[in-house]
Amino acid sequence: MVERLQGDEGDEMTILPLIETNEQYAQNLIPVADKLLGWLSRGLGLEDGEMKQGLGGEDLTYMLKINYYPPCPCPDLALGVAPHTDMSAITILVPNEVQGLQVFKDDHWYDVAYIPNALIIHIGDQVQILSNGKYKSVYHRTTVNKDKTRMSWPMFLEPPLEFEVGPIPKLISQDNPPKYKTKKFKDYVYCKLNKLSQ
Ligand SMILES: O=C(O)CCC(=O)C(=O)O
Ligand SMILES: [Fe+2]
Repeated sequence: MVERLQGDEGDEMTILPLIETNEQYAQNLIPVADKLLGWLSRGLGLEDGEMKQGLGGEDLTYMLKINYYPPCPCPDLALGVAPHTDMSAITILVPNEVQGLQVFKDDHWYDVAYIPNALIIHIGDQVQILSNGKYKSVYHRTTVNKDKTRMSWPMFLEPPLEFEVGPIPKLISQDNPPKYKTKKFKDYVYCKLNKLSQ
């Protein structure tokens, strides 16, 4: 459904309801995700489509979350999101211009620079599993700002809940045994949320 409203200047504005906007955004991300997963496959010596296939192929799900971080009077005492890795395969994130995302590397937290119109891509746990640990899911967190509201729109690309994810068999050998169990994505989520061993 498309709604038309009169703007302040008398011009006609088109308002797309959130669901429709999300759907269009997800549709536009499909070729982006295909490219990213293709490059990740190639990086492991696989055919372009193999990583996507290991995540459910065309059934890969796109889940949008909207993060809202209001100004915080004591930003040194609070975090927006606690340190974590994403459970997704990959996450495609758009932030607003307020600094907040940090990634952990070599014992330090580094600010992720805001670049207008750039997408931020996180490797998530499912790509780490598929690649048998060759790709590492990124450990990250967010800080909050004293005066400004920060927002971010991460799209989590995830296998269907019933789909089994494990190291891609071609990558496994006697010298490179599986480092992760093959399990349904829903079981992975359950174990991670409940802090059970994987
Ligand atoms: O707000 C951000 O930049 C990242 C949020 C995040 O890590 C998450 O929602 O998983
Ligand atoms: Fe995250």
